[in-house]
This record gives sequence, C-alpha cells and structure tokens, in this order.
Amino acid sequence: MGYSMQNTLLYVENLSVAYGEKTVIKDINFVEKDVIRKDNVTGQVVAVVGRSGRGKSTLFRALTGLIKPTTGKILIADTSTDAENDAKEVEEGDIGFVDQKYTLFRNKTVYQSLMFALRLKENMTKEQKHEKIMTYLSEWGLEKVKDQYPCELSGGQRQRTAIIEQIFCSGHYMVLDEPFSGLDVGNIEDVKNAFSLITSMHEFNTIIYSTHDIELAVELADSIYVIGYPTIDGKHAEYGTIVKHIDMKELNLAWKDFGMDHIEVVKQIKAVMMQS
Ligand SMILES: Nc1ncnc2c1ncn2[C@@H]1O[C@H](COP(=O)(O)OP(=O)(O)OP(=O)(O)O)[C@@H](O)[C@H]1O
Repeated sequence: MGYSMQNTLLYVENLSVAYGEKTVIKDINFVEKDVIRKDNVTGQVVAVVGRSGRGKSTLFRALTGLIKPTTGKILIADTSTDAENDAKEVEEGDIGFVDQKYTLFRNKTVYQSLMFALRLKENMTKEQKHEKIMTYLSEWGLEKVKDQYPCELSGGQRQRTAIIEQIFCSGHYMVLDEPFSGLDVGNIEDVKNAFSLITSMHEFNTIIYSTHDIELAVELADSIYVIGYPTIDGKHAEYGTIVKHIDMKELNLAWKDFGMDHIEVVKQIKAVMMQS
C-alpha cells in the first residue's frame, strides 16, 4: 500500500467528497498515530473545527463509511490481528457514529436498545450481556432511566445512550458530530467524563468529534484540525480542506489543565477560521 501503518490508527489520503457536481471537501490528508503515554492508558482525542458548512459532517460521513468518497482512501488499524502494521479500508460499521440528533429506536427502552446493540456478540451469554449493560448504565448515570423510551429522556441521557450503543457495536473508533451542542453545563461535564471513560478503557480507543466551541476543542483534544475554505491565488476556493493542524502533544499542552497557553491556541484557531 506504500505506507507503513506502524502505530497508525487513522490514515486519510487525498480524500474528496462531492454531492452530485458539487465538491464539498477536497485534498484532505492526515495521519493519527497512537501516542503512548507512560504509565497511562491513553486513547486519542481528535477535534475537528471550522465554520458552518465547511464540510465537517461530510468528512465524518466519509470516515464512518456512510458515504463513498469521490477520491482517496481511509485506512484504520486492523485490530482483529496482532500484527502492528495491519490496516483495512474503513467500512460502514467499523467506526461508531453519534450524529447531532442522537438517533435511537423510538420503540425500545434504553435497556432494550443496548441489548439490541450487543445482539451480534455471539461469544457472550445473555447474563454477561445483562451484566455489561448494568455496569455501563451505572457508570454513565443512566440506571434510573433504563426502562424509559427515547421520548422520555433528556438530551444528555439520549446522547449517552447513543454513545454506549456505539461503543457496544463498533470497535475502537467513535465519531461524534457536535456532542456538546445544546447541552447545559452539567451535561457538558457528563460528556467530558464520557470522553475520559472511553479513552481510559483502551489504548486504541479514538474519539473524533466536531465542535463550534473552540475552547472545548483545545481543552479536550490532543490533535485539532481546522477545516475551512483554502485561499488559492488570492481567492477563496469553495470547498473545505484542512487549513491548519494543531498537535497539542507536540506543543506539550495535551493532558494539561486549561491555561494561558491554551488560550493562545484558541486565539490562533479563531484567527484561522475567520480567514477560511
Ligand atoms: N446530502 C447533501 N447533498 C448536497 N449538499 C450537501 C449535502 N449535505 C451537505 N451538503 C452541503 O455540503 C456543505 C458542507 O456541509 P456539512 O454539513 O458537511 O458542513 P459542516 O461543516 O458540518 O456544517 P455545520 O457546522 O453547519 O454543521 C454545505 O454547503 C452543505 O449545504
């Protein structure tokens, strides 16, 4: 394949997506590697920011295999084998996707939805599935609503159910489209806790999320991509691409409390966004 996947979790090359004649994103290239943090299990947290309509959701639909790219390829680590270099082209179902509406089955309770998400786990008994669901419900503060239907849940509860569902049915990767929008301060804390629960569970666990809250990108992510319209020959092109990448690990700002240096990065990102 011409690229060594060693320690690579996600490899995106020359990705473009068009709807009909209209190219929405183009020339998207990036690599996310597993960065080992001594004495810590550290999954990766990747934020995608950019002004409205620049193509964040479109990128996510391509990453999760929901739409077929016009050009390019997306590889993820093939964790079904032990070999370090194994990669596979992403297919629908490999990467969990929690969309902006946290879509759930209308006629299933929280418990029933989670049981359904585990339906293909043939190596688990019904009792083991029950145990697993009850553990998650307790860890994620959903025990009390376990027998309620989606219409009886708050936005935050619906979202957490959708996240657990995706953890149950996909592998190590999870894409979340604007997981913080429309949540109150308490629910925002819940999602932050959910992020740390996910990343502390497994070294390969990778969260990719979009947000319009740049502070929440800088606070939580260890890698940040800004999607915007590039300027070519002095003119704005009408497709989204990566206009800036900030590696918070390289800047020595990842996994640290939000401070003055983080505020500086927020300013930089906002300046880039204003121009793209
Ligand atoms: N199914 C579709 N068919 C045609 N055009 C689409 C489709 N989905 C999105 N678009 C267009 O693609 C562009 C990018 O949309 P996308 O939803 O990916 O942007 P975004 O960055 O996620 O925006 P926002 O921050 O507002 O959610 C927009 O111009 C949008 O109108």
